[in-house]
Amino acid sequence: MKVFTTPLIRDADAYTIRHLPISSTDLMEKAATACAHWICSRFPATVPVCVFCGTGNNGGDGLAVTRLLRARGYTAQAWLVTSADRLSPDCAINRERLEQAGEGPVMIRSATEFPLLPAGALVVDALLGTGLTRPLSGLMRDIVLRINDLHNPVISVDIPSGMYADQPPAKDGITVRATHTLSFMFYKLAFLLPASAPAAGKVTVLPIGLHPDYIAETPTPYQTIDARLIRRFYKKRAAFSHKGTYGHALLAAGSFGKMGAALLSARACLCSGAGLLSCRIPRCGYIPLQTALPEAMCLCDEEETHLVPGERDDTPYQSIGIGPGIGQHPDTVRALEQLLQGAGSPVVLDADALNILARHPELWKHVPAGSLLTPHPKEFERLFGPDADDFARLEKMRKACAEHSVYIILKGHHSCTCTPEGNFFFNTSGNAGMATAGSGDTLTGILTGLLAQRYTPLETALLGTYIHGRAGDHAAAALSPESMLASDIIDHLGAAFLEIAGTDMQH
Ligand SMILES: NC(=O)C1=CN([C@@H]2O[C@H](COP(=O)(O)OP(=O)(O)OC[C@H]3O[C@@H](n4cnc5c(N)ncnc54)[C@H](OP(=O)(O)O)[C@@H]3O)[C@@H](O)[C@H]2O)[C@@H](O)CC1
Ligand SMILES: [K+]
Repeated sequence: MKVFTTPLIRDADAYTIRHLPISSTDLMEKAATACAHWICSRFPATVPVCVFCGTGNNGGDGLAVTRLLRARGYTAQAWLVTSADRLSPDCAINRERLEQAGEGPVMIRSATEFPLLPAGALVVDALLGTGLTRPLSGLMRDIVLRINDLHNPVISVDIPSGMYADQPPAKDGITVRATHTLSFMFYKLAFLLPASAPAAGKVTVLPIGLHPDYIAETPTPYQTIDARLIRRFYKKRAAFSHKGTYGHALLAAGSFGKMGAALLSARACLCSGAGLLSCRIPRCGYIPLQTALPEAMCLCDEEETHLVPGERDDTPYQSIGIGPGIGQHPDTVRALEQLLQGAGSPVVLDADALNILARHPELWKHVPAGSLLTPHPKEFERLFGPDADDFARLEKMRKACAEHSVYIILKGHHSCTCTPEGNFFFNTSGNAGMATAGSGDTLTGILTGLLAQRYTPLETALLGTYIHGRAGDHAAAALSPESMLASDIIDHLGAAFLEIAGTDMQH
């Protein structure tokens, strides 16, 4: 799903009004109807609804939602927060409609007029939307602080009031902390970035009928990854195929005390469909790996505890994953260099392979074009330095991917893949239970397994992050986010693949 910046959302709105055609008031009615419908489907009419409105179109949405909920039998009350009486035209129309339907909004002109809410009320935040031009101050700030002091569920319309959609939060800036945000038509960038996303709570994208031609034809560097995108390139296994069809993967992983990382990535690689897997490991890992994963082949290094440069290996691997648990021994640095020099095609680099790269930037010249790097934020910082904010980090990712012709998957709640062309894909599957030891090793294995099956590096990044997240979601549903382990993510990869393949695959 495309993610547009606020100026483009405004363009989409204007294009829709012109070409559908539809009046701006009717478009607001559609947006408000979608919100009211969502509320009705989750909260019974016995729940009182308190709607806090501003004077722009976000406030207009709130006034319309109040009227629509009342028409469906809810006790809904609107408050209009303003120190002046200047309303946007559609906000004014909706104030009038609410008055005509019975009772208009109650004015709040000072923080002392903040009402005592009925017990168990649902709060709707329609103070400010994408028209935010400056950090909150004065009355608006006071009201938002009052809302944040409540213990009631808070639904933000379009975006939490005070949150910038396309720029970092202001220093000392405050926003409504929503339990749920109903975002019109698209995710906003802020919902996908760690500094702002938590305040949006759970985000639901509500279609409001913006013109499909505009959406299809307008380019944007930002997209979310969802099942529809994945199904465009997911390849079902052919009936007359053999293990060679699905590629031979090589994983260089593990060191004394960290053989678990090698084992997790190796199992994840095979469970993602690679035809054959060879594991390049230090000698100490031979028995555990062969015992726990008999399906994998082992290439043991001369050294007992860590990877060292070895004999030339001319096997034509379809993919090479390097990094989980390898440590940073000077011999291992040379082993990494040798592996990179010998790799004729894109590789997957993770964990200590990235840390070595950060300390030995001279190795960059050996990283094959199209390779996939999977840093978490700390590893990213070691590689490219610290950033002032999430947006500065996106820009740094864009530059690094272009300079080195690689794909970077920055791991996080919404793992973000950046391409050499400067496009960003945010993953939307997964959950907080995946913040657990070995989860990253699992992703490396999945990516190496997909690359072996001749998915392109971009397809590998998109399918890999998505399926990793979905497997994590299945694991969390079965075991709870607290109890699930990285090996449970691997155990649920099957359910995730079946989901993508669709029902006809399950027979
Ligand atoms: N996408 C779509 O297609 C659709 C979008 N719709 C809705 O429209 C919303 C965008 O509406 P909008 O442009 O009127 O902006 P909105 O945020 O309501 O208010 C702007 C007002 O706030 C003021 N203001 C700004 N900063 C401030 C501050 N810090 N503290 C105090 N005031 C501040 C600013 O005043 P000024 O800067 O001039 O002083 C201006 O008066 C969007 O989020 C969605 O809900 C739907 O209705 C239909 C379809
Ligand atoms: K809002």
